[in-house]
Amino acid sequence: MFSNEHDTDSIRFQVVPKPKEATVTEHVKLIGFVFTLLNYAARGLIFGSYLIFLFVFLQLVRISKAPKDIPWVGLKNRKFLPKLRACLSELWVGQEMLDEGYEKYGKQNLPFILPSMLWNTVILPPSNATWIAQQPDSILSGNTTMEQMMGLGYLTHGPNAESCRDFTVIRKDLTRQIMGLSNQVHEEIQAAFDDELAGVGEDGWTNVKLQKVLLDVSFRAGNRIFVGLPMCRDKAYKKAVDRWTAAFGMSTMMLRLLVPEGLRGLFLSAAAIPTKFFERRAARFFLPRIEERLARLKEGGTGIKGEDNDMMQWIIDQNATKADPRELEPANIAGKMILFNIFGKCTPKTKEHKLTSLPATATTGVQSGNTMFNLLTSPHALSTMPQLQTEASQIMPQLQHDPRQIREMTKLDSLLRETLRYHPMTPQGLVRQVVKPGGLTTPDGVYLPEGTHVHSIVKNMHHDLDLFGAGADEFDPLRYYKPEQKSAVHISSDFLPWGLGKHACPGRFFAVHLMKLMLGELFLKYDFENLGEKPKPVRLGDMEFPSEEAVVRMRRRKGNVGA
Ligand code: HEM
Repeated sequence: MFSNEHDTDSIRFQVVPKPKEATVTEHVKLIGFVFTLLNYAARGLIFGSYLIFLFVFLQLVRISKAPKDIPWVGLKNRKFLPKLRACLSELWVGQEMLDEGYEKYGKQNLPFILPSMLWNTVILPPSNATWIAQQPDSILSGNTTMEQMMGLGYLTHGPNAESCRDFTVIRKDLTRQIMGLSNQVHEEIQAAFDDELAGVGEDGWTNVKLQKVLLDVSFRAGNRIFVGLPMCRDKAYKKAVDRWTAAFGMSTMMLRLLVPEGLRGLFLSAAAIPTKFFERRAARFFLPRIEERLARLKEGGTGIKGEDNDMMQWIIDQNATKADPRELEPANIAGKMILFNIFGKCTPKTKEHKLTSLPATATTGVQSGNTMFNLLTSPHALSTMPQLQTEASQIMPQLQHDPRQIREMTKLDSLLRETLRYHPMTPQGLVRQVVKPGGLTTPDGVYLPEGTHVHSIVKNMHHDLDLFGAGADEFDPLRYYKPEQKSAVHISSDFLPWGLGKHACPGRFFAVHLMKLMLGELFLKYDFENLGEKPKPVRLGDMEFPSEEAVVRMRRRKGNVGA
């Protein structure tokens, strides 16, 4: 016992004195540290509460300005702050609020307000589509909504938003030269599929993540015209564009969902920092080529010649016609090339759960995926697939000599048009804002105050049995395959996946050509196993996209189908 106490004392003697002082100091430090932390946490909490309060306040102010005599949907079972909560639920509710609105009001030719975090959205009935499309931008503007949604003038290139909205090269050059450039694009698609599907053999089924493949192939195919060889195959270039797309997408997504009207300028100024940074990183890949071509232009060489027949040259030639000398600054030309990667206006979640905007090349990739997944899950797949394969075997090998033969692929064209009808990229369209001072009255007598945003309903209208008869709500791949066939690019007030009027998608001719080449190659060279049910899609609000993880089983067709 004694010896034990002694031992204990000696141990205490050895270890206690210095640490005792150190412990006091440490305790003081620790307490100080905890206080600092608490201080920061309290400030953070106050700042966070202030932001939430400001957010709620600005949203309530915005909601209070919605037209009073137009009914809201999505308010069911919500007693406390129903409109605000309905707006917040836009994130997870999906298509249901649109369905409710269409059934209750749209079908009765009445407007309704769709809860949204972005703005007070008045959904006008289908009968108003032509009227919306006919209004000039000085009355019902598609330009302002594009600026609002895409943060033009902040997140994009210079010199100004108007310059970003100049799509002449898509309307004129790209569309006119589709057939002339078809062989290059076709070659790129073949090479890309060969790379992506190298593991798919003739003697058994192989699991393939088809949506991912289609996205990669469409990126390469589009960029064959945007930046040419070898850059369209450069993985570092793709990565740089993807990073910019992610930064731009994240900014526009937050703008869309979290930033109330009054804070837009502040938010966009901050969001422009990373977005511009990634824009410059992507631009580095082709800035020297732009500078070289501008130097040639200064020396008197203009116009499209030989290898210079690409998006870069079209932009240079178009900008050279403008009075503002800033239009010919290399960074602004590069910025436009990067921006043109992004048209499509949708925002899916990728498998990594990053939010990304959808580049122009990806809109075609996603819509091609929609087409394939709708076909492979359709009861018509068994009978339609062999017909599509036969058509591809007859026409695809002729395209190298005569790209115009692609027009003869009428079954594939019907499949594309049917997918656009049945599964449009966005269930609402014709996004416009009333800018006429004093507001505007629709042909049905509905008054829309200045500043109101109007949309048209697309998907529900396309599926309406009362408008289009029995079977309108089913996917029928050969629905349009008939003597008086309307092509996939044909727009009208009862077919709105491309929009309508002045702002209708100018890239649709290129997009459909690209999708025909891509899917034609697939039908020519591969067999597909039907899918029992559709793989779980990626959902964002009311939009649905095929998942990049979805697997289909493929086998290379035997014989000389596409040497
Ligand atoms: C399947 C693919 C695509 C779909 C479904 C699609 C759909 C749309 C839709 C619905 C609009 C809005 C029309 C309106 O408001 O009336 C639009 C606008 C636009 N699209 Fe596309 N698009 C696709 C591919 C492309 C491609 C490949 C390009 C470029 C090469 C492109 C360039 C544009 C541009 C520049 C606009 C804005 C036009 C304007 O406001 O004047 N799109 N697109």
